Amino acid sequence: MKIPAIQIENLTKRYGEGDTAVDALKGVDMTIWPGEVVGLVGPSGSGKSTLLKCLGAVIEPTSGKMQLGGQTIFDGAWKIDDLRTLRRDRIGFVFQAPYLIPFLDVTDNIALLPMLAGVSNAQARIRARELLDALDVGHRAQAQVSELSGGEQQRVSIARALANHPPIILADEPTAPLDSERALTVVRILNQMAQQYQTAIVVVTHDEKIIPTFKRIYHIRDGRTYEEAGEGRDA
Ligand SMILES: Nc1ncnc2c1ncn2[C@@H]1O[C@H](COP(=O)(O)OP(=O)(O)OP(=O)(O)O)[C@@H](O)[C@H]1O
Repeated sequence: MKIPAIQIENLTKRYGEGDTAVDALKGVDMTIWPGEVVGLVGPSGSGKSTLLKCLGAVIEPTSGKMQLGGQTIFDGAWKIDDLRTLRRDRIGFVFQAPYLIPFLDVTDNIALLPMLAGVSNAQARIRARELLDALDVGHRAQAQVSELSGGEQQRVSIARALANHPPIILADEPTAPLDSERALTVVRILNQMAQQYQTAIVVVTHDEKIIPTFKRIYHIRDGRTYEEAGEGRDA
């Protein structure tokens, strides 16, 4: 039986208490399968960042259930003691800005995470080089971050997100600073990586250029999600 990479049931998140409480998530359901790239789209203040932060175990939901790869990680309370290790080994993050470390070269920016997870330095660098090749930036492996273009930096940040082969990648507006062509390239890469590594990727976006590329879209409005089949056009 196939196991969803992400399964969320009736998830809620309330910030604050009493009169000033904000119900940012009001009962979200979501199922995402390995190898899928799913869009999460909604207006400002609809709850996108809150949902992504709950999924990434960055903030604690108020109620509901979350499973990653069949393992319950939240069910009214965290079911896992070590959330840092969970984030490091099982969830990759891609942000709007690449946030690469300027004093490490491109290879070490990627190798750092597997090293922290206990992989030997040599193996971690081999893995980094493989990912850079897969993302078509192998020729920049020894470059300094400041020497890369914006599109190249974003590819390196995707390689970093994949470095521990996480089953899940959470991408928050990953194409916002890029022009159309580079934005579509990033989406094509995310789709290839999802297929190749059977990673489930959630992409929060406002970007009209990339929304038509998703096969499945969750719309979020006022803390509730609605699923829609996307157009799934080739990027
Ligand atoms: N730390 C917080 N404390 C209190 N309220 C918060 C907090 N973070 C978010 N909110 C509120 O929760 C609701 C959802 O916010 P969230 O940031 O998840 O929306 P969003 O869809 O990501 O918005 P944007 O596209 O503008 O980033 C909003 O009403 C917001 O004001």
